[in-house]
Amino acid sequence: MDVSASRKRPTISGASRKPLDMVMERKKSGEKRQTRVKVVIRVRPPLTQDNSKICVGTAGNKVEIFNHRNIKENLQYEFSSVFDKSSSQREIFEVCVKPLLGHAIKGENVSIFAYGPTGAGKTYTMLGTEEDPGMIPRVMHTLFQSLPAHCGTAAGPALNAASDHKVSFSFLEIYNEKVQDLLNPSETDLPIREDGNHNIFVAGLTEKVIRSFDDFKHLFGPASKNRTMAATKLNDRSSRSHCIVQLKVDSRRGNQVYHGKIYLIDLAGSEDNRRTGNIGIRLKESGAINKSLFVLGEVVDAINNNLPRIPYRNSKLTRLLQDSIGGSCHAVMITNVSPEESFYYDTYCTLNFATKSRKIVNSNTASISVDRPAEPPKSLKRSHSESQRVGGKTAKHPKLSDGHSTSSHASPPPSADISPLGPLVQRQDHLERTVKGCMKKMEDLVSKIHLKSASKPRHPTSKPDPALAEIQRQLTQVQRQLKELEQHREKPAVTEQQRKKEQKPDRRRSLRKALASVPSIDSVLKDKTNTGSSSQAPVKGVTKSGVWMTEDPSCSPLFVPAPSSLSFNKGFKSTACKTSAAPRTPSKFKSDAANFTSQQKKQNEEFLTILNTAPVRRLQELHTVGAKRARLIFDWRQAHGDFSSFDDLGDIPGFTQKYIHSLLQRNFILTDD
Ligand SMILES: Nc1ncnc2c1ncn2[C@@H]1O[C@H](COP(=O)(O)OP(=O)(O)OP(=O)(O)O)[C@@H](O)[C@H]1O
Repeated sequence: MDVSASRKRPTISGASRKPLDMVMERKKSGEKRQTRVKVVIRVRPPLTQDNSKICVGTAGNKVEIFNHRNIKENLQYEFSSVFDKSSSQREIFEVCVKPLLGHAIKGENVSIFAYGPTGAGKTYTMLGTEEDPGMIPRVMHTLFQSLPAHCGTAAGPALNAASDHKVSFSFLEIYNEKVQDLLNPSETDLPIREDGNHNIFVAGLTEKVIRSFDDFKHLFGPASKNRTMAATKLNDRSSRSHCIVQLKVDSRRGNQVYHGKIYLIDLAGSEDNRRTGNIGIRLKESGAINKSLFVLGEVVDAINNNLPRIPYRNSKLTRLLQDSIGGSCHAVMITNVSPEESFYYDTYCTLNFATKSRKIVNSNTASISVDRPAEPPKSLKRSHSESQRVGGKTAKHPKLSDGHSTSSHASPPPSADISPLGPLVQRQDHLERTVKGCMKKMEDLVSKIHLKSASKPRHPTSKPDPALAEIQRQLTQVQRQLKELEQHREKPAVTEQQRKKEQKPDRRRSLRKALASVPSIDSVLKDKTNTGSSSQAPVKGVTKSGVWMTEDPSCSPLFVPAPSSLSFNKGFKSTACKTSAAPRTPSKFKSDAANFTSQQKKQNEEFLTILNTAPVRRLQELHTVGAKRARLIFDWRQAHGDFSSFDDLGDIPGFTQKYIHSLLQRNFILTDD
């Protein structure tokens, strides 16, 4: 994606515009630009008239406080900008905040956050008062003023500005390490997730599309009442939570839509509970606030020291701010300090923290969707069409023309670089690999049987085993079909796209047919068992649990379990076949093997149901899954909806084809579709 497009003046014309509900592919722009987190200081006016108690001085972009270790000396700090007690909200907005808003319209992330100890003026800075509004209302106002200008008024009257931008508003707080939806207070513990593109999002968070400043006011006022505020000894209206406004700004230019995000964050203040007088619930809140701010400090230290692991996950706050601190974002931190001597130690710590935060470098990329005129193939329904559902958890590509009253839920930004036929080709390749894998196993088993029977003295009149001959014949046939398919792939086609579109499903069908025509190795082995071969030494194979340890042929990876085990729990860990102590009786085995294909199909469907419905603790009982992978499966499901096939497992970060193969095999899944 050429990001230079995002820097040009918009060139939309009514004629060049595509229908807004076209399928779009979203990509991160290839170009990364590095910017430092901008750190500015704001010293609030003293709340008392006693000037002898003031300990903070400002001059230009420098702040001074006395050195508590040697009070004859002053400590001096330098920042991008320093705003003293006389500075206005407007000034701060114009200098620090307004210049960043254009980045959001170009599809980049922007974060504006107020940091500082309790009572230093963070909420005042972000929210302000009716007479002197803070950063949040000013951002909203400017955004709605500037959007039409940014998106091509030059294109003339044909341009419908309302449908060329979409601003979605969300409002949340992190209270006692829980994410609460302030637009929907019944949601009190929403999960924070990361998509395949490393974008952080809150799953299930309410998003409201707003079209004007008035829309914002109508939502923000009542929702603010849901914030957790309380009086402490240091602040009559102290924020007991970190409060975050999230704006998603989608702007269309030609066939591209730029997806920017703005975070406006009013952090809770660090608290010294010897001075706040907090007890009981206030003390608990304070513990959570201080902990998350402590982790924020650790994150900043880890970034500054180039540590391999940044502890973003150690608190909800840092997890959510991952983009803003060391991620992909234009960030400004307005550091609020109190001038009074009684706040000296808080001010000293805050200035030190602000100093080290200045070193953080973020790299910025734009998130851009491109219209793709072609209809998606049916099999891509999940990755494209369904992903456009609005109001569902998978609303990946919101329509820009949504009405402002529409409420939808936050969704992860889609993964990058979806080539229209890519998933189909991948599935095809995966299917072929699976077929080849199965064939290889069958060949190995057949050759082992051969070896065993060759080592046995043969009766002079005995005939070659017909079952073995049959399986060999089928194997040769499947091999031939595979070869044909491969040759077919190499042939030049009418057009590459047509070939993929038209022929892939057929190839899939013929592969499936080829697979279905191969008798199960178990049925062959079973036949051998029934024809007296049971007396022969059984074949060594992989057990149901995947352990190569038993002499029981019923423990082959292709073994079909008894109907009784086809319950919901069947896919979960079991030690049934880990030892050869309980081999299946030949008669039971035989009845199972008679309807191998439908059983296997049913089994596969059940396994898919498990993946789509089981909670984390159940998922981790699956063979080879464990707690971490169970969480990944669960998270993916939450973010993207149900798995339509086992191929979808490949979309989970860290799930390699090799691992998926082993997961399916160890859970008795023969094929993947
Ligand atoms: N620049 C300012 N001009 C005038 N009054 C201010 C300014 N900054 C802060 N104040 C006042 O100082 C008091 C504390 O401010 P505020 O509630 O914004 O602090 P805070 O940092 O958000 O505290 P907490 O972390 O406890 O929520 C309020 O009464 C507020 O009106």
